[in-house]
Amino acid sequence: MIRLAIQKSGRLSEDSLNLIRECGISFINSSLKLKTEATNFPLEILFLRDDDIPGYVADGVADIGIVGENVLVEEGREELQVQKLGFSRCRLSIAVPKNEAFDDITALEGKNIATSYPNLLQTYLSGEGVQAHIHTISGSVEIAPSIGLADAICDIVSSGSTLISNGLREVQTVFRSEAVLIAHQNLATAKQQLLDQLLFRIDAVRKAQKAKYILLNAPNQAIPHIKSLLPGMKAPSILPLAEEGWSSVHSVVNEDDFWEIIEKLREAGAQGILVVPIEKMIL
Ligand SMILES: Nc1ncnc2c1ncn2[C@@H]1O[C@H](COP(=O)(O)OP(=O)(O)OP(=O)(O)O)[C@@H](O)[C@H]1O
Ligand SMILES: O=P(O)(O)OC[C@H]1O[C@H](OP(=O)(O)OP(=O)(O)O)[C@H](O)[C@@H]1O
Ligand SMILES: [Mg+2]
Repeated sequence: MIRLAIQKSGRLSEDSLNLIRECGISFINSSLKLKTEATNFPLEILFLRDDDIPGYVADGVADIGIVGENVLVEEGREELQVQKLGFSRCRLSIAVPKNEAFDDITALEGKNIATSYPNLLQTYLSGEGVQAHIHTISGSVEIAPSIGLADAICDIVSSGSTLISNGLREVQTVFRSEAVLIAHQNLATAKQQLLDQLLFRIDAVRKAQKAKYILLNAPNQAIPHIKSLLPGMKAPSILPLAEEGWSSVHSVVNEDDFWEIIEKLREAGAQGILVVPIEKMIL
């Protein structure tokens, strides 16, 4: 049995649970129960405060965990990181009241900055040669300037709407983060094997998330050009259509290149283009 720690309730929770489910692992989840066992994989899930997860994994109380890189680095536990997971992307940024002048980072010299990430902020300021007073608070950081607690803040930003709602302006990014899978450093062989199985499934899920299955019809004379636009996993499949002189082309495209490729395919004569999500992808 391998023990996984995830955030009980917050920005990481839903996507962490979804990832486990997409790996084909089933479990009963009740918001009151802080521990559950998977029904079809030797996995136990612990629901914890995110700040506690790196420590539990380092001590071996949990074998593996999912946390934001920001928390991992803040706690000085980078060595536990195994795999980036691509969700809960955000940045740790410095913000000041929106009408405050700010030419460069030296404007913060001698100022009070409120944050929940004192270590990440201190590392950044030291690198810039700026000395400031760091005031550590555990939440609602964006309120600090308006109540006279600090001149600036350093907190998590995603859409930026919390900053705007609180009359603040982002002036400097300190750290970029996403969710990561972490693991205890000396896992027993049996647990390491379970982690490897899990990583294999996570890899298949993540590859599939970035890829789309594409089907289209095209006149046979357009096929060489269309083939050159569609790499596929090895090469595109080309099947004759029931209509003379036409073929059906099946392939896999990356989400990032998707719209650009679609445009080119249309120009090349493709018709009836269907795009289908892929559930798992094993190369
Ligand atoms: N707005 C956001 N968009 C995307 N990711 C975010 C956002 N805010 C935070 N995160 C990421 O999710 C993690 C958890 O954020 P959350 O706000 O739920 O933490 P928390 O309030 O400290 O939770 P806990 O109660 O577990 O201590 C952060 O450490 C960060 O990596
Ligand atoms: O740029 P935005 O999209 O507005 O997101 C940023 C906000 O999200 C996080 O807080 P969250 O909402 O998770 O609440 P919390 O303070 O209780 O952790 C973070 O601490 C910011 O306050
Ligand atoms: Mg927390």
